[in-house]
Amino acid sequence: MTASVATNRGSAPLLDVRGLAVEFDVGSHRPPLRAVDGVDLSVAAGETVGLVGESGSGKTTIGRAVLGLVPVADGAIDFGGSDITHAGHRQRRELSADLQVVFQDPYSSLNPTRTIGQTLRESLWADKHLTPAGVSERVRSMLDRVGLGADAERRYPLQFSGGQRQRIAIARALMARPRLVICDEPVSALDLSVQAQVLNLLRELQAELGLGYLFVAHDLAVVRHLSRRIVVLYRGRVMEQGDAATLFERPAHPYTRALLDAAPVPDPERQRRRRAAAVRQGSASTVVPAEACPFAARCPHAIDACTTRRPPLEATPEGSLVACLRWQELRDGDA
Ligand SMILES: Nc1ncnc2c1ncn2[C@@H]1O[C@H](COP(=O)(O)OP(=O)(O)OP(=O)(O)O)[C@@H](O)[C@H]1O
Repeated sequence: MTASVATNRGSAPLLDVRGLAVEFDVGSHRPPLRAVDGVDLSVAAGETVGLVGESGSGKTTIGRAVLGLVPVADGAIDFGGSDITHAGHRQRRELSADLQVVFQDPYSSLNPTRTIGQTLRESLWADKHLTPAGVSERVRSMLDRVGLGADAERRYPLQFSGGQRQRIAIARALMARPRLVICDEPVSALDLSVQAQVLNLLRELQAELGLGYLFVAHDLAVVRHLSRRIVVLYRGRVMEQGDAATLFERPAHPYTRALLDAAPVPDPERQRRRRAAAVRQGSASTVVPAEACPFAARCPHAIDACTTRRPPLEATPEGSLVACLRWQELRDGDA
């Protein structure tokens, strides 16, 4: 059973990514690095899709491709029914109200020289219908909604903690009432107790506003907390994707199992070392042959075929999609 594409069930997707490939130049004497290689994924209105994988797996690059921040080498990206794969400046400006992002680092993502009020107002630049009073009302209600008082408007980013800054970044992303927010590790720079508050806020806002989230994270526990569906990436390719509960209870890919075995990693220092090691392991110097499983070199179950055949995404009886030549044997306990 080979699945052609991996999509959400039901309604037409808000974001539809097909066969996405992104390449980076890594020097004149080396082939380009294929950071994202043939990825299919979709996000429906009001849905959260989690994108997980260790450092260097291409999660951020997928988000950046959707936002038009890196060129697409191959494949297509549709948003709200329009092809935005190679959207120009004008189409991007029109999209900016509907498609927003919350970055990982609340310390660098806010301009330190602008008050919070100025930052929030700026994100409404494209809305020509709002009166000045309407803008002020939107700023006040958004600050209130993310749990900050009205006095926050006159203050500067430096006067806030990391968690508060991430609330401000969320408020900024939601000011123009987007339909999809790319959340790129939005809580990984925060203390554990603050992480839970910010995640709850994201969940409440989603329920109220019907937002779709493409939620990028290392931490599977964080993704599970929020996502209905999860896409597992390794070296730019989808290893497995499916409904969150199935993926956690019956992971079909050896890489997904390895990720689950490694989680959770509550110690931030250990997490940092692990990420650094993963970056080294997945560095641009090791090119994955197109006709191989990228995980073969690390997989305890790899056979010769794994180094010469690209595993297709196949549907499991539970409805997940898995790219492993041996998933069925492994599940049946034959390996
Ligand atoms: N601008 C760039 N130029 C060259 N290589 C890049 C560039 N951006 C990303 N890469 C490479 O592309 C691959 C995927 O990177 P990406 O940041 O998307 O991974 P990630 O899964 O988001 O990792 P992390 O969790 O550490 O952010 C990595 O090998 C990275 O080194």
